[in-house]
Amino acid sequence: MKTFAEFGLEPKVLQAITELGFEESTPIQDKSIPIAMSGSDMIGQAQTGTGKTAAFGIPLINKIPTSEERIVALIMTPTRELAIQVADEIGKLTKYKGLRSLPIYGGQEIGRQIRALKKKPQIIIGTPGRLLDHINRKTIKLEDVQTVVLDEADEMLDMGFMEDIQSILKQVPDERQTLLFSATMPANIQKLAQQFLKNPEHVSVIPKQVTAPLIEQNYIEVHERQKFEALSRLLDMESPELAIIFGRTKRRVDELSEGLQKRGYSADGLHGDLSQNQRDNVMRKFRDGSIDVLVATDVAARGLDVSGVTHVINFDLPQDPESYVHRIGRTGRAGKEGSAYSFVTPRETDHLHFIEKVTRQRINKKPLPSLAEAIEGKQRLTAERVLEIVQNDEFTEYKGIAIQLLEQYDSVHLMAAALKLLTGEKKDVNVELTPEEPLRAKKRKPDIRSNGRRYSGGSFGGGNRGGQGGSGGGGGYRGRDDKRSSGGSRGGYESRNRDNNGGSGSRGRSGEGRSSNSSSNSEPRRPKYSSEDFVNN
Ligand SMILES: Nc1ncnc2c1ncn2[C@@H]1O[C@H](COP(=O)(O)OP(=O)(O)OP(=O)(O)O)[C@@H](O)[C@H]1O
Ligand SMILES: [Mg+2]
Repeated sequence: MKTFAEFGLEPKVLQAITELGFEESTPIQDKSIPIAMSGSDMIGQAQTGTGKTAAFGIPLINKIPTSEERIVALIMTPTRELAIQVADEIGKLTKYKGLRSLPIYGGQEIGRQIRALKKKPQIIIGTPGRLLDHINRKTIKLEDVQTVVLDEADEMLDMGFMEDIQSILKQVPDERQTLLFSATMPANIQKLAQQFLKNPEHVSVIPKQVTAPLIEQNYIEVHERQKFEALSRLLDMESPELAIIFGRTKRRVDELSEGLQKRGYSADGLHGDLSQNQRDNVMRKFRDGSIDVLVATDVAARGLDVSGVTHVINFDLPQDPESYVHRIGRTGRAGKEGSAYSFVTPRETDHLHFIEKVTRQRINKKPLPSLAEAIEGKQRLTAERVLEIVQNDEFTEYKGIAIQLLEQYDSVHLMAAALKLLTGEKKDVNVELTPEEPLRAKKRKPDIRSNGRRYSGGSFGGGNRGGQGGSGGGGGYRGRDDKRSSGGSRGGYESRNRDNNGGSGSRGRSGEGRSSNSSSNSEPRRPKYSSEDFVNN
């Protein structure tokens, strides 16, 4: 681990890094920054939450002269939320140097983007569909681009962006540096790398375990019908600071977030059928803490970095182990601890074991939280809130009445009554959800998926089979190391509605029927863009 001063960065870049509170570089940053600074092409792989954004962002910002007035750097991300987030981090890193960066993504009014482009940003962060749209309109020209970054490249290909990415990269001069970050290295990524990267250096922070080590992983066996109750109790028992709950389909997400709201939780939903405005709003509320439960489809599984996420709950098991790794990786980031809970219906236990096998990680069985535990959790939370007020001395105006009451009544009785009032009984509203089909362990060989991509140990790196917690080999902030490996044919559940970035904004949207959500198909294939999956971009 190095301090950032050792990389020979410009003082202004260093100053921004310090302001972000980064003291030491993470392993992926350690390896990537010097390579990226040398000008070589690079392929990078590392665990969730280990700072890959800064790993490419820092050298990128360091290299661009402030006087530059052309678009010289292009970063591509699979989802809109990620484009916004990466642009945000790039913005922070360039605070003192003062470069201009701009996110370009579907769903946002194109005129607004065109106006922003007139301010001559040097760095564009975009989703492929909308980027292509601008290229076709000639509102973005890539002829001066010197650096290209592909973030979450495997995900972009899984979303069907291969052709878009190819057409974009063909517009960029050959004399350029290309940095590719990908969780997995399936054949199509290798093909893309062969086609567009020049003698890339491969940087992989070797995994002891696929998942980030600071995430405590648990599962709870529940029947489909018990799931909502189990969720309420779990939330009460654990009182997460911020939680992300993953549901399998958009309908599921809608029903869940509504149900949670009815019960009095501060929750909202995120999926690809919402307008971009709604999506932005939900993300903003979640980031600033005005909601503390985000219910989402896999659109939120990749790359999203919200500090304070203490819990990830898989209300429905994810389709494949790779998705599991990304989902739970929304917590336990940047050296912090996190908890993951997965609900598993009895028929899904094989699927859970498959996930354990592929991720080489034991997932602990936990009992369904009892009502008593849930109540206790809520009471504890109230007590903590009360103590906080006491500690911060924020009660003076209540002192008079407190003294009066204490003269007449027993202090324990008073305190208990006040706590009861504060705890606020969660409304016992009945919430009915449309049942989802259980996932079944697929009829496949344990390590090779239908498309030939491997789940085998080789691609996941070293052993530590079943090891709990990991002793932290090689890792990032203590023991983060590399990650996951090849995914497989991604689940076809329509719930994977990460965005398509369909061109001019006229695609998508139609046929938003729910019917295909049910996916009774036991070997679901990832749909090649059934429009319902995506909002137009
Ligand atoms: N050197 C560092 N020291 C402390 N925090 C850091 C450092 N580098 C990055 N971070 C913070 O760690 C968090 C995770 O970073 P980032 O989102 O880049 O992870 P990632 O590796 O891209 O994860 P994912 O695989 O989920 O996309 C961010 O909040 C980031 O600001
Ligand atoms: Mg990332």
